[in-house]
Amino acid sequence: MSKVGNLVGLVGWRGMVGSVLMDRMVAEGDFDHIEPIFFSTSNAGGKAPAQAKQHTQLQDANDIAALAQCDIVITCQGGDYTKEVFPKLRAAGWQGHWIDAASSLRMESDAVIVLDPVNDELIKQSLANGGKNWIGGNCTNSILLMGLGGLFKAGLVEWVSSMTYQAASGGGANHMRELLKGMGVVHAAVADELATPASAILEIDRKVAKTIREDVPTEFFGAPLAGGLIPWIDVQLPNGQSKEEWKGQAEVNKILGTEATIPVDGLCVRIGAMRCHSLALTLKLKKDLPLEEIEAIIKGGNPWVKFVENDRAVTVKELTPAAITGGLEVGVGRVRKLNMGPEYLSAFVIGDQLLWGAAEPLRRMLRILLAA
Ligand SMILES: NC(=O)C1=CN([C@@H]2O[C@H](COP(=O)(O)OP(=O)(O)OC[C@H]3O[C@@H](n4cnc5c(N)ncnc54)[C@H](OP(=O)(O)O)[C@@H]3O)[C@@H](O)[C@H]2O)C=CC1
Ligand SMILES: N[C@@H](CC(=O)OP(=O)(O)O)C(=O)O
Repeated sequence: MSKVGNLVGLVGWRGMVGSVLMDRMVAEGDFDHIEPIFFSTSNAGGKAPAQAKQHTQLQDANDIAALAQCDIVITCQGGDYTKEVFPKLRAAGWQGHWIDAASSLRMESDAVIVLDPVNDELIKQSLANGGKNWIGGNCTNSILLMGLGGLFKAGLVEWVSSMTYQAASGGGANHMRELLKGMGVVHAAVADELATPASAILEIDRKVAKTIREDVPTEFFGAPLAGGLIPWIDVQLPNGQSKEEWKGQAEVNKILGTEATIPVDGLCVRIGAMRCHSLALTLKLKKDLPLEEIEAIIKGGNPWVKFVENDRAVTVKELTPAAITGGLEVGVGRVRKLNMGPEYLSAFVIGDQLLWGAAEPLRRMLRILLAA
């Protein structure tokens, strides 16, 4: 019998990340193991979703006493909510488990960044030591480690240069909508010319460039994304990194529980993909190993690694957002030795950032707690 009770409060369940979480929980039968209480910041008293059993009304997500009855709270409501509610809940003496998608608590010393296919041991150790705060990692870092965790766990990585291609969904639902609206605006500007095969491509290009500069909506991204890219994600730090870039080294090392910091750095770029984040990586390995051995270590990292051989035809079919989106497989390909020397390796890693990047580690942490 589980030592952790099964009364589980769900906050943020109807948002974008929360909806993906709910779908995955239904698919994996998680609701068969819990008594859910659904919370809302906007509709307390309303009807809870169909998965509710005894607690069929939505409870107020800002009601500390209501939250405090839960053995476990899972929140996808966002960082502002966490900052507001979590300290009050703990101050009220709540001893339950807090599972959170937001970044606010990630670097706290009493929090574990959860990605159990990679850091199961760290999670179990912390649980045995009374840990109660379990935070999902940044999507880019979780995808990197789901793809190349094998190499990290084998202690082979000296450093990583990580150049990212991050999807619109990382910004939220409004950002995805803005990308699609922008695509529509660009197409509409030259729809007539496109319908006429004889029309001059440079004239089409001139119109497209003007449309991107002047008419593509920029309310949420702050710059046109459709037909382009934005080489900055999140706020600027004094050292010239973006906060997204800073998270690379900080979170990867915390997830792995490294004693000596593995340097991780690079540039984070927003591109016009919907929900797949990709990373083009240069790794310096600690030793020169045969490529076949490296590939075997990557493949053995976890059951979700989809290793794609470094072949053009397979790569363009299998290692793309079109192939990966909506699934739990994390694609790893373009693995080859670089001209810089035999310890230098390239790799391209791609994953659905709403699944392993957000929702999946949370529901798996729930199951770990229920099984504890
Ligand atoms: N987007 C991402 O890629 C990632 C996000 N995260 C974290 O998850 C948090 C939530 O992100 P995300 O799911 O994108 O946020 P959303 O904006 O989609 O949802 C957050 C909350 O907004 C409220 N809301 C208001 N209007 C609507 C509406 N029309 N439809 C649905 N919900 C609505 C809901 O709260 P209520 O029901 O109480 O009204 C909901 O729980 C982020 O702040 C971040 O901390 C973590 C990893 C990745
Ligand atoms: N910042 C990420 C998404 C995200 O929510 O990250 P975090 O969980 O670290 O706040 C992106 O824009 O792609």
